[in-house]
Amino acid sequence: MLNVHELRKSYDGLVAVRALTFAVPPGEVLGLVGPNGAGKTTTLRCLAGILRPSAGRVEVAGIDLAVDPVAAKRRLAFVPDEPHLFDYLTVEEHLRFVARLYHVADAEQKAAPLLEELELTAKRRALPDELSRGMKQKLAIACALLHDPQVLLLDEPLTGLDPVGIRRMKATIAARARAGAAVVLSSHLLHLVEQLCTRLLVVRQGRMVAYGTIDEIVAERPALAGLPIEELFVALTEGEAPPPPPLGAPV
Ligand SMILES: Nc1ncnc2c1ncn2[C@@H]1O[C@H](COP(=O)(O)OP(=O)(O)OP(=O)(O)O)[C@@H](O)[C@H]1O
Repeated sequence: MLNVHELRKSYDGLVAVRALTFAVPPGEVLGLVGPNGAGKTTTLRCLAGILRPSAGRVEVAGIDLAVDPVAAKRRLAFVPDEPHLFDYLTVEEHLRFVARLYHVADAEQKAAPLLEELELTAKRRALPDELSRGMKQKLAIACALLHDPQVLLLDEPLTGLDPVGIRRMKATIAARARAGAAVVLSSHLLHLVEQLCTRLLVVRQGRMVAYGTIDEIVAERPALAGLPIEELFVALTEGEAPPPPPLGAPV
């Protein structure tokens, strides 16, 4: 569903993402984890077509994002860590607007259960200013789900939600994956990542340092067996920095 080949992104001199290759089939929830500055948001923004990669290829449902960006973007949704909403549109107007952008035929029928699922029904006539941080996050997710994206990209989707909100959001994300979406989410909330994600992609300084199920990652590194997820993360992302590439080598 989502295929990423040798993705690389640099900002002026700084290489933020180096040669990431991975695939997310339908039904999978891939957890993108790594320390601050590891390149998670940069990766998600490249996958969403917001940033142009310096090199590499991103395919969404078989469509090359660089070749046919509109068709590829129709099949994906990206929710950034800070929800971007329209100040003068109410909750339900947001959904109507998104429905028109994405040509969602049965928008009215879809909007009501979506608002119910995300506990926004009582706020359907509210403007963003009248919503709490968590409610804004939920509205951004509702807008993202309205067109049934095949690829769902979520940057820190659980941050700012209360415990009930976290439980519901986890259920919403898992249900979308069960319905066939390929999901990529970044989060620092490792125990939630462990519960929700079917596989992990651990990045550090823009490089992949581990990729697979937790069992697969540990099977390749027997010394890490039995460690809690936080310890596993520290072991994978700390210690000696990876050696710099030789001079003149592509990074
Ligand atoms: N627009 C930009 N211009 C220049 N450098 C940038 C830009 N955005 C990110 N970077 C740099 O790219 C690197 C990766 O940043 P990125 O935001 O992708 O990391 P992250 O893993 O999402 O971090 P965090 O966990 O703190 O959100 C960092 O060194 C950052 O300073």
